[in-house]
Order: sequence, then structure tokens, then C-alpha cells
Amino acid sequence: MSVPSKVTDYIAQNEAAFVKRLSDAVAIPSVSGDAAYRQDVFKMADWIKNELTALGVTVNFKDLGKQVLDGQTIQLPPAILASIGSDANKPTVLLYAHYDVQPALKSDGWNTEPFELVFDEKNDRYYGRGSTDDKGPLIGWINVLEAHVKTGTELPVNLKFCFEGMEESGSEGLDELILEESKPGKFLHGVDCVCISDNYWLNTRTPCLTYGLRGLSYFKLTISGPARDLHSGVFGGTVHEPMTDLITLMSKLVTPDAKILIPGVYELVAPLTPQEKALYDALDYGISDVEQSAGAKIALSDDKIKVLMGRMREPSLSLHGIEGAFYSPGAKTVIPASVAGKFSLRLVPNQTPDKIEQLVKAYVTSEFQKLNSKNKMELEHLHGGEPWVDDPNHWNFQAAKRATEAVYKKTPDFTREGGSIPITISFSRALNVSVVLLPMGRGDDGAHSTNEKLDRSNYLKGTQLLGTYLWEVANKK
Ligand SMILES: C[C@H](N)C(=O)N[C@@H](Cc1c[nH]cn1)C(=O)O
Ligand SMILES: [Zn+2]
Ligand SMILES: [Zn+2]
Repeated sequence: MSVPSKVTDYIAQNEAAFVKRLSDAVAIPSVSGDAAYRQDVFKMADWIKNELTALGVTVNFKDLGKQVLDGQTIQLPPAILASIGSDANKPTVLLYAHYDVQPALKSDGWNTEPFELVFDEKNDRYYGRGSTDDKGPLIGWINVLEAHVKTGTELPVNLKFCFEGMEESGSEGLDELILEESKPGKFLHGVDCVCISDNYWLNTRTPCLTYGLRGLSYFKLTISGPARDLHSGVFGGTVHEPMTDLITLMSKLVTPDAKILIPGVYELVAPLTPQEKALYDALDYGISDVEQSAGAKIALSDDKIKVLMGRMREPSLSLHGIEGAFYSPGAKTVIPASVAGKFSLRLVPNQTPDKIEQLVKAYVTSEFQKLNSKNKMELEHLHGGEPWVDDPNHWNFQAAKRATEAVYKKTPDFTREGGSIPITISFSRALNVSVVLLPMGRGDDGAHSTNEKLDRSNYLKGTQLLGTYLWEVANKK
């Protein structure tokens, strides 16, 4: 039983409608990390509900409670739990995607309006925030459903959907919901496998299937002292300056060649075996791939294996920003009263956010004491997620492999991803089933960055891939 050609033909012939759908979704700025956009995250949830309901899916919103964001207590966006089909003779596939996006402003360096889907004819690609992360893939599933409904084709599997609106901000509240809904008789009970389309190929040529993700520990380090911002001519040289303390501490976290300076972090890392090392060698990847997707010749090493291991199996620490610092044009001579540095660590087996938090707290506290500063320091762990590694030989991966070969006529790379999807391990543990990551976009898509894009062929073939995967899963038993 392979995917009927009427389904894949429908996808090929309905590009205009699918692009319109993606365009409508990109136009909703569903930024989860900024309270000012919370209504748009809700609007996005309603939009998805309407799309799914129109295709015969039963949709429920699950209230995840409230959160405190930017000093305000606000409602969390709902988890969308939906389903279609309940045939005991068919496998049940759970599809996860997220409908929130990272922030984006044209002034960040976008060439086009970030919340407008813009076609670039020359490069045959669509620009827009969320095009690849993760609205394109989420909508890919809706397109697949439409292709079945409109061609009168019965789905080969039962489908359950879990779409969340807080993935880019720590997936608040979702863990508890998954645990609850995995109990006997509840919504997720009886799921046979999970598929997540929310990452990218390693390069721009070869599709991949992903069996690992790094975890995450995100920190906010606040230094405050004066009661108000001060004049540096009046107070420079007379008071402890928060910014000076903060920069000193931030500079002690990681070296320019990416070595993490926090004692104990590397001791937790699972040892490398010769078998694992061989896997990296086999991947279709070169230094030019990392340089192409970064847009500059700035790879840390010329050794492909080192670079791959740096992304897939080593921890990393990145400095993201400083809240409260002077950043406008001009030359304001201010001493900011309070500044907060944001940094995060990507975690690998056997690191956990709890263990990392203890190590970071102990180190930052002792380094701050060495400064003999009269300022105050506060370290907050904003959110975290555990690393995840699955079995790439499971039938779920084999189904995704056959689907990839059928659509792209290429054998996929088997990769571990450097990014994090914190909820993956929760599905894996609560349901005790295989989770496959089946990406739609390419390695140079620029997720989280300026000018995020999705190639036209990845959107269309990627949609065919998702549909074909469902048929290959149906072949597994
Ligand atoms: C891989 C996925 N598409 C993604 O971008 N995940 C985010 C998750 C996150 C956690 N905090 C903020 N975002 C990531 O890896 O950064
Ligand atoms: Zn994502
Ligand atoms: Zn993301």
C-alpha cells in the first residue's frame, strides 16, 4: 500500500491554495515570548482550529493556565488536541508542531516585512517569520489532510494532533498535560508513534531524519546597584557599575573558541564511542555547509567531524543579549542602574537542566563574590528541557526513510539536531513510543534569524513527504 498518486498529484496541483494558507498564517504574528503579541498567539490557535474543523477533524483547546511574562500575569495559549479516525485496525500517529514563532522586526535586518510571506522568484523561495519554523510544516499536515479529503481518499492511519503555542518560550504547561493525557482512556493513550516536523536538513541537498535533540537551560543574570540610571561624568569612577560587573561575569562563561568555563559541565557528557564517531563521518556535510547557512566563513574548525560533534553531541553556551543596556544610536553617557544578561546552554546526554542549574549557580555566585562588588546579583533559570536520543532503527524511522526515498529519490541522512524541542522527551517517556523528526526545511532556512525562508520545493515536496510517511507507517504492521 503506497500513497495513492491522486493524493500526491493533488498536492502538486494545489500549490496556489497551499501558499495562500501559509501566507495567511505568517500574517498572524504569534510571538510567544512577548506579552504584547499574546492576542495574536490566540488568534493563530483559532485559525488552526477553523482549518482543521473544515476538514472534518475534531478539535479541542486545552487551557494551560497562566504565566508571568514581562511582569504581567497572562493566559497561556491553548494546546490544540485534535483527532480524526479511530479505526482499531489502523495505527495511530501523533503529530506535533508549534504555532508560535520567534520575535521579528524589520529593523533587525529583514529585507522584507517579517510577517508577510514574500516570494523570491529568483531563488524560488518564500520569506517570512515562521515559514520554516514551524508554520510551514504545521500547515503541511493540514495540506495533507485536505489532499485526502478532496480526493475522497481514506486516511491510512488514525491521526491525533498536538499543536502548541509556547514552544519558543519553554513549552510551559505542556509536560503536565501530556502526562495526564497519556493515562489509560485519555486522549493520547494508544498512540503507536509520534512524528514531529520542526527542524531542518543538515545542508541544502540531502533530506534527513533526526533521532536526537540537544536540551536547553536558559538563564537571566541580573546585576543592579544604583537606585536610578546615573551620569557617567558624575558617577564614573565613584560607584560599582552594574554593566561592568555583568560583562565581567558574562566573559567568564565561555571562551571565543566555544569552550564552556563552568566547572563540571563537561564531566556529565556521555563518552564518545568509535561507532558513534563513524556516524558523523558518513553524513553529507562539509565546512562549506555551515558557512553557507551562517552566511560567512566563520566555522570554528576545518574538521567536519569536529564541527558536526560541536552541533550534535557536545554542549554549547551562547550569550544572547543584555536587557537594560543603552543600545540606541548616539552616544548617551549613562551608567545603567540594572542590567540583565541572557545566556543559555545546549545540553547533551547525560546533562539535565537541574544539574546544569546547580553548576551555573555555584560558579556565577563564586565569580561574583570575587568581584567584591556592592551591587546585587540575581540568577534566574527561565526555562529548560532535557536532551533526547531515540533509536533510528525503529519501524517509525524506517517508514520515514521509505517516504523520503519515494519523494526525494535519495536516502536521508540520519542526524542529531543541535536545537531543542523540549516536549519530545515527554512524548517519548509518557507514551513509550518512537518519535521521529521529519523536517521540511533546509539547513540554510535561517530559523530564529532575519530573512527566515522556506524553499518552494521544500514546501511542496515536504508536504508530499508528510503524506507519504503516513502511508508508509500504515505498512509497518
Ligand atoms: C528546533 C526548534 N525548531 C526550535 O527552534 N526550538 C527552540 C526551542 C526554544 C527553547 N527556548 C527558546 N526556544 C530552540 O532550539 O531554540
Ligand atoms: Zn520550531
Ligand atoms: Zn524555533
